[in-house]
Amino acid sequence: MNNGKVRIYELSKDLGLENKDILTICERLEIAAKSHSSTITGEDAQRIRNEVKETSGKLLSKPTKPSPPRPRKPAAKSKETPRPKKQQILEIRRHRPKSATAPTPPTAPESTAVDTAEESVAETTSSRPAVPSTLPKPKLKRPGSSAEESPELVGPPTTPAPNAEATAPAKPEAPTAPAKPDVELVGPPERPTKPAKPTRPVLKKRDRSDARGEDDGQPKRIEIREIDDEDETTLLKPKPELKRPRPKRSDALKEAEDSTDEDSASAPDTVTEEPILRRPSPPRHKRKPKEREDDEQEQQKTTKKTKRRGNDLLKDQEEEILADLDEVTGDSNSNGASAALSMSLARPPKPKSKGGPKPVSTPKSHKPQQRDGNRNQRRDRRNQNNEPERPEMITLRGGLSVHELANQIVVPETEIIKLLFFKGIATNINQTLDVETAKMVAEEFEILVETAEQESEAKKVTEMLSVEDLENLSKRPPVVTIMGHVDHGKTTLLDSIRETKVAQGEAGGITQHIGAYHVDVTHDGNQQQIVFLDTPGHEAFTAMRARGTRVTDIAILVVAADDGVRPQTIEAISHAKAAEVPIVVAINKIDKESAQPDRVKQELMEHGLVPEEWGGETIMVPVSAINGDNLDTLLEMILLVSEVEDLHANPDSLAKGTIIEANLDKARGPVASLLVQNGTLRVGDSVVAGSVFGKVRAMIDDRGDRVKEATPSFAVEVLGLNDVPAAGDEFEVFADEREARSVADSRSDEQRRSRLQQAMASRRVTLSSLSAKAQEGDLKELNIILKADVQGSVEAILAALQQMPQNEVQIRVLLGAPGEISETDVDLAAASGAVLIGFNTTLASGARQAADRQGVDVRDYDIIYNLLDDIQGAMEGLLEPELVEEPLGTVEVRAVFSVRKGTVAGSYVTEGKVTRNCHIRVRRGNDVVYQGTLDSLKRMKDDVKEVASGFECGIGVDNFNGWQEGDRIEAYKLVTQRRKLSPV
Ligand SMILES: Nc1nc2c(ncn2[C@@H]2O[C@H](COP(=O)(O)OP(=O)(O)OP(=O)(O)O)[C@@H](O)[C@H]2O)c(=O)[nH]1
Repeated sequence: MNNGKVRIYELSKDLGLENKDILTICERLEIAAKSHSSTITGEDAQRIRNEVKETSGKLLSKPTKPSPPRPRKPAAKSKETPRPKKQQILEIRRHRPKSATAPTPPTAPESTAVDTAEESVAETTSSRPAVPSTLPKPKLKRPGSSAEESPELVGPPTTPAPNAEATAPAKPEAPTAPAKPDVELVGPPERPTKPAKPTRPVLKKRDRSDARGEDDGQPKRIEIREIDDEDETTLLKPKPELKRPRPKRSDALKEAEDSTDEDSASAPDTVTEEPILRRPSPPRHKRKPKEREDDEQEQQKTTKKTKRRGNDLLKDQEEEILADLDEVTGDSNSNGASAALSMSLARPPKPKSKGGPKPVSTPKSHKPQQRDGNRNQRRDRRNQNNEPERPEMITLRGGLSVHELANQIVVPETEIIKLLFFKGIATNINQTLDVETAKMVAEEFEILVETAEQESEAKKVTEMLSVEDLENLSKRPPVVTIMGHVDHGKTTLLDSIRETKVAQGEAGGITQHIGAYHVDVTHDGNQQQIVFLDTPGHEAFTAMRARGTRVTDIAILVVAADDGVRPQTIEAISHAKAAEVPIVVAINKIDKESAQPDRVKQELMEHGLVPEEWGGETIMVPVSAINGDNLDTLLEMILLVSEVEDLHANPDSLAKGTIIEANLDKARGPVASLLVQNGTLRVGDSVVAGSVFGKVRAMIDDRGDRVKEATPSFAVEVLGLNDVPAAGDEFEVFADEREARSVADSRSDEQRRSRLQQAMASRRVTLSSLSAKAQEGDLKELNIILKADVQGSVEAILAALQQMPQNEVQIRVLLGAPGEISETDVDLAAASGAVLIGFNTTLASGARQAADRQGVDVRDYDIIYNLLDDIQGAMEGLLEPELVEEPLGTVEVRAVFSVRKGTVAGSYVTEGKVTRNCHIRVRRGNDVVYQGTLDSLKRMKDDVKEVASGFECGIGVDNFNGWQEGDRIEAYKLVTQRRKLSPV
């Protein structure tokens, strides 16, 4: 005190109250005081004293009616060093287990706030052996709907557990608490009759507004006590008179947090001004394994009682909101208290009957790192709970139901149904989605999707050797795939190696199908062989490239030294990595002046390929495919790598391998390129390729020579198959022809069945999406029948077509197959209104005449770009043309004349011209005052069709007479214009 003046903090100390409480009283008594260090007069101090006395007197007589100032509890003072606190804990009832070593402490630190309840328990645990070590699992109990109900909620309804106010022996003056306690720690009564189960303190919220940190003038009462399982069960049972309100979002969120908090044994550590129930932060290091185990069990029990998925969602939402809040406030250190508060702000509660919730102010003091910590803990907890995490990538092996997809991608079914609905696809939970739709859904949730097809293509799945082969293994040549970005020189490189000119003969300069070639190389004085698969580099050929990787032993990655790493280079790297195939890099075009081989190496390093000379493991050879520079070194390196790979096969067994390419040749029938991967293929062998049976009639090697046999690693063209097998299928030779036939038959039946299933699955979804679009009236279709020289081209074109925007015009490929265009194809096209597209193929006799007769559009292409351009053009042709404005001229209104019918604008054409019946827009300043057609146009008194710039005219409009001098008229006409396809 100073000259009769008193500082607030002195007075609060004197009265055993908090500064905040004194300041509240000051406010009520209209005494000017801003903070704890403010001074007031002795007179005012006395008024405050009186007020405190009066209020406590009232409270003593009416304990349920709160009054702002709240004296400290002396009992607690003596036990613990009081922390600065904003909430007081009324009671802690801690149920002590029977263990003799764990006597329950009679009181809890009074000065611990709700937020810190858990921490205080933890602290107590460590400092006092009284609290069982397995105990601390404070649980937020749902609040009653009003403060008046709360006392009933406190006591466990069915057990003889002591009532907070009446029976708790160690409860420090809870019933007589004179002031309005925000939170009470109820002292744990001795409950010797209970088994010494680990129990958990339950943090009970009395009022939902409390939980949200709202200050509605009512006392905030939150009690902590321990319950055992029985208590918990009983407490969770809904009581008729204490109807538990259905939790609103913020409550539900807290419940979610509480119920799923494995580590909620630890207490929060911050006291806030508002009674915010923040998720406790666990001091993990303090916890013993036993504790964790118990907690986990407890957790599992509790989790069952809550809707886990809902909780997770709520948690996620909370995190999002918190993140948003951080961004808005720029406060990255906001603590859990503010987090809880943010949630309540983000989702304000419905107003209560009495006045409703008041706005909550954000607490000013934040504990740094708390928020992040909480978030991490939350994530940890979720991990520990073994709750399914949303995967980053899934593999789809066929159509699946909405329910199955939901499980796979860990997204609620309703979300998926909603998403599909907004995309015009009406589904239900049991509806089967085809792979494409399921993929689209998963990708909407940012989950990568790999189809089983892609997976098997990329992976080197072929295990061609059997146990019997192991005794008879001999070395086989390496099969090498050349990969890389378009135009980086793959074909030229191979061409150069083979010393033939393959590149020159290619239409459009692009390799269009897989070829297999072998070269002889002299290495270490021995003649050795390398088999090259030439795979195309255009992105439309991704599927073929993937297939190339599947059978390959070594990948040659061609990178142009003047262009560097490009998208398809990266794609090739990933395919090679997926197949676990060693990569040898050929840095091509080093003869060019702009070549920067070191830059290429640098770029490749970013994709995990570190050159040997820089300490890595990837062999990189600078070459010039055109000049043939360094090609020998490249070949030697390939042989070197193949030695390390130790490639062997048994040439004495029946042949096995992969179909590299297949097509239907007009003269020769089905022709397939087969890569023999084990055994020896001979003329006359009974072979099954996929579901196709054949007896090898003839074999031609890559040099066009007829051969009688093909040994491991060699590719041959085989004649004699009954049908065209699919590229990528494996083939196998059978000793018994009948067995071979029956295997082929059963595979073909199986394929037919699965095709049908797939068609049914996709049809369902496609139909619903189509009908939804059709209802909107904006769906157009372009039917296509595609015939190409080889299966690879068909796949490539189909893949490219799929990339085209189809939100307005849908492409329907009615048939896509290798072979020539037959009359049947023409008939099908005529019947379905389809366009017949041929790629590198011919028309069978009679097909052209049939097409002319039936008016079928047959297009023939040998360059994929032209084909795609034309299809895009055809799709755009199906779009409704759009109307666009074409300006005619501008006119200025210089005088307004009244005529019998209304008014006429005496005008002057300043630019262009104006015509009768043209469209006009009348502008006054920046406003458009009229838009419509021009009805009468006169020069002098004569009607005219148009008036050119520099002439005066009279303009009349039937339904507009509000002309004003100075109005500007823009004259234009509407013309139709062909629309472009808009990107998806
Ligand atoms: N200067 C120079 N030009 C090269 C070299 N290698 C290839 N080229 C040129 O690069 C262009 C593309 O070569 P291709 O062999 O067709 O490339 P590609 O990677 O097979 O192309 P796609 O088959 O379309 O994927 C051609 O004009 C070649 O002449 C080289 O070493 N030096």
